[in-house]
Amino acid sequence: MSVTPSSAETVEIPAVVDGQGREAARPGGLEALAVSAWFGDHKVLQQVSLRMPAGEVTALIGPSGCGKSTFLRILNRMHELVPSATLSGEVLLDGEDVYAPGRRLTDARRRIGMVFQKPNPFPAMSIYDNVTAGLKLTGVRTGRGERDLLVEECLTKAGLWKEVRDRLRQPGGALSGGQQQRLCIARSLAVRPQVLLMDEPCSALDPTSTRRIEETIRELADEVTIVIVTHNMQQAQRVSDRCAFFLAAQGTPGGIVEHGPTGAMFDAPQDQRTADYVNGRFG
Ligand SMILES: Nc1ncnc2c1ncn2[C@@H]1O[C@H](COP(=O)(O)OP(=O)(O)OP(=O)(O)O)[C@@H](O)[C@H]1O
Repeated sequence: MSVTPSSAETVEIPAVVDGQGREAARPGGLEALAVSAWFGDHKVLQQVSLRMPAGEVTALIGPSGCGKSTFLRILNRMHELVPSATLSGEVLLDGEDVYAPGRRLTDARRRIGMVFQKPNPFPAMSIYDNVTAGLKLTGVRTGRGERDLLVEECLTKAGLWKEVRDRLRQPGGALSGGQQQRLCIARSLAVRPQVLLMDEPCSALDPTSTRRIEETIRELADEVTIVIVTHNMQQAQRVSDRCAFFLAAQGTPGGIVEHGPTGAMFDAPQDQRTADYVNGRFG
């Protein structure tokens, strides 16, 4: 289903004002309520509830296979791309269920963008066209001047503009891995998402590129709600405001053991399993 230009162009989200004219909660808050997930009859998530506040970075941490990526993909309706995949529960974006009947799939995916583990720009497409690729897919029509401004804005926000402004017509595939990942971030930003999901975005990158992406994440957090899966505990501490620790005991579906402000999760975890995990005693 395509988004009509008229609906997709209303991408600027005005400040929410309550009945007394005061500015209300920031838009972009995401909340999962009692989310369970299955692949066929294999249940992989059990009743996961988590608030991911607007304007903050939430890190999902936990050992391999406990359902972090599945949970992330449920947040923007990518889970349903797997034929055998099912789920129950609710995902609320600004209080509205993204799975509600009548809600368009493309609307959820535009408002909740995703950056993957391996940078996936269109390799033969120019840097410029990579950034604007999402606009075409969502049916947004813009003029050339508007597109030029958008490309500069998104590449600047992704921390890539200065490195590529003189070679916007070169292919995206010619960039380094770290630059390609920042190009993918710029591409995600072009459709003005309220939330950006990042699934181990630095795991394929060298330490310098990783730090550059981490800076970008912190800079973006002011305007986009970010949810990031990471196996790197130092990274979780550097970039996130809040953490959720996922765990799946042998043969059981994954769930959240503990969540809260990142400082507290690392310095004073409530659950011994969290303490053991964040201190590298397992996982
Ligand atoms: N497409 C799929 N089909 C069937 N089972 C799947 C699929 N994707 C994931 N799973 C299963 O769901 C469970 C959770 O996997 P998931 O990738 O969400 O965990 P994770 O915590 O993100 O792991 P990792 O940290 O290794 O990426 C695992 O048992 C996995 O084998």
